[in-house]
Amino acid sequence: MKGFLVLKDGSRYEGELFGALFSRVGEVVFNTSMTGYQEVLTDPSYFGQIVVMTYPLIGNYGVHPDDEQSERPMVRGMIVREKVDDYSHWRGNESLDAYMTRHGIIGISGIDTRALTRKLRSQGTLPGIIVSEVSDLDEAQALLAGYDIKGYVDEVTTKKPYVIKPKKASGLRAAVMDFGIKRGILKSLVARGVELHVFPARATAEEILSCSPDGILLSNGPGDPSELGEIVEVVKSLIGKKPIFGICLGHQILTHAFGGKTEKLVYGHRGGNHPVKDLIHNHIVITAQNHGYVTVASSLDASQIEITHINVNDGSVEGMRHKHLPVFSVQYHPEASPGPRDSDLLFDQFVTMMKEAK
Ligand SMILES: NC(=O)CC[C@H](N)C(=O)O
Repeated sequence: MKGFLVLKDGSRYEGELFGALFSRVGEVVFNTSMTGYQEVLTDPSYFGQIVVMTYPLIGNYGVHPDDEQSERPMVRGMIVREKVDDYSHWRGNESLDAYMTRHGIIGISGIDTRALTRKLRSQGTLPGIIVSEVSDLDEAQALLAGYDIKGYVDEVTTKKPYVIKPKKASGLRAAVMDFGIKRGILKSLVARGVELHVFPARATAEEILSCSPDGILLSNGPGDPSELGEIVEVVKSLIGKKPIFGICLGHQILTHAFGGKTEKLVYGHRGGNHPVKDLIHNHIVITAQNHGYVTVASSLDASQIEITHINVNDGSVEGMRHKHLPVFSVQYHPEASPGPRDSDLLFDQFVTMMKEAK
């Protein structure tokens, strides 16, 4: 069935619809990963966004429940050059199209994703909507004009606290503040024998400390970190009490808790091939990324906070640590899911920090 991607700037792209016919406005962002479309679909940090995959063939290996990063797809739509129905992989048990249909997610194929990505790179990310009828275009434009992104963390965080016990326990326990956590992060810690006590994003410091954690993990998540004032206050009160490791939104919340600022990038970093310089070990790691906001380097108090990682492409902040306390964070995704595992060691670093503090 014919359909259209309509962007807020009035441009439209014609293609073929797939998935479910459920049109919703979202921020159109692009991801440069060659594989991992199912992890991207289900990553809660993409909540409220429509993702363009720049790799031209999507769906080749089908989908599999083990690749999900949360219990359902979180994106509002997917834009591809060529959708593959005839998938082939020993793990694949459903086509991408059937999976998206089952979960109520709209997709559009046959789009010139190179032209679209070049537009987003030069103009910045834009709200967009995928619709089926030409007659819907005026209505689409009205929806796009009124689009606003707010309150996404509350939509994706766990409603109740829960505990994950590892098969081989190391005796360590971490509290996790869930702002929209990816399963890959939970799995990386559980694989190291860490018992996890996962808390809703709005948990109080007392609630978090009541599980007697050896460390606190601040998760990834969707939306603008500067909207999360109350959560920042909770994190501020936890600094110095336990070792803390922040990932992506967790790193941005920590930035605010340190008195720093974040700002929006023009088109963000999303993909599995972003080079980052580790300034402590003086080497480059290839990283998985998914973020639209970034720490403003000059906003950090250099007497307290050290920048540990920078992005090789644009020089932006990719990691930091406290100079005197066991607190560190990265803007990228050490758990990959999808992407390279170069930074897996950061989980070992967190484990060592918790052992030392115990
Ligand atoms: N993956 C994340 O945690 C994303 C953080 C934040 N929502 C951003 O886009 O920058």
